[in-house]
Amino acid sequence: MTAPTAARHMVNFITGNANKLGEVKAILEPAIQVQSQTLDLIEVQGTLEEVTLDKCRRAADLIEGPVLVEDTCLSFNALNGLPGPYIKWFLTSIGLEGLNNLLAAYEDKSAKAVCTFAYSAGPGHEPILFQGITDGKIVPARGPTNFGWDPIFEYEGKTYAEMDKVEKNKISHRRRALEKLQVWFAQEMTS
Ligand SMILES: O=c1[nH]c(=O)c2ncn([C@@H]3O[C@H](COP(=O)(O)OP(=O)(O)OP(=O)(O)O)[C@@H](O)[C@H]3O)c2[nH]1
Ligand SMILES: [Mg+2]
Repeated sequence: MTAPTAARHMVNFITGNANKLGEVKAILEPAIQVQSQTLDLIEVQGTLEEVTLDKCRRAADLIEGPVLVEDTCLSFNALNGLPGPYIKWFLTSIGLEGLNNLLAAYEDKSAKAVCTFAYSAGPGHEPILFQGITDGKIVPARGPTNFGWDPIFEYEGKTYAEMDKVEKNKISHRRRALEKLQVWFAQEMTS
C-alpha cells in the first residue's frame, strides 16, 4: 500500500497528551515532521490492538485524511497484563501509590510498557500498527511527576522519571515503536 504524497514526510498525530507529542517530535523530527490535532476520541474496551485500531479509524473519519494515533499500556505481569490499556483510568483513580499497592500481594513486580501506534492513510484505509515494548518493574515513585506513571516504571536501575528526555527516548516503548514506523516510512518513500 502506498501512502499519499503529503504523508511521506509529515504525519498528523492525533493526541490530547502534550508529553506524548513532545517525545514523538523529539524522536521523529526532522526526518518526519509531526503536526498535531487534539480530538476527544472515545476509547473502546478490548485488547491494546483493538483499542488502537478503533481509535485510528475514528480519527481518520473525523479528520477525513491521514492520521497517526498512539495508545499506551502499562501491563503488570503478576496481573496477567492489567491495567494494560486501562492504565489512564487506574492512574487517575488510585495514583502512583495505589498502582504500587496493586502488586503488594505479589513477589513479581515486573511490568511491560507497551506503545502501539496506528497509521491510517485516511477513511476506509485499514490502519497499520507499530508496537514497541520496554520491560521494567514497578517501584515506589522516584523522580519528577510531570508525566503519568514515569516515576514508578524502573528500567535498568532508573525510573523513566529519573532519566532525562534524551535517555528515556533512547530506550522507551515509544522509541521502539517509532523505530518500526521510521523503517516503514523510509520504505514508502522509496517505493
Ligand atoms: O509515565 C508515562 N510515561 C509514558 O511514556 C506514557 N505514555 C502514556 N502515558 C500515560 O498512560 C496513559 C495512556 O493512555 P492513552 O494512551 O489513552 O493516552 P492519553 O489519553 O493521555 O492520550 P491520547 O489517547 O489522546 O493520545 C495516560 O495516562 C498517559 O498519560 C505515559 N505515562
Ligand atoms: Mg487516550
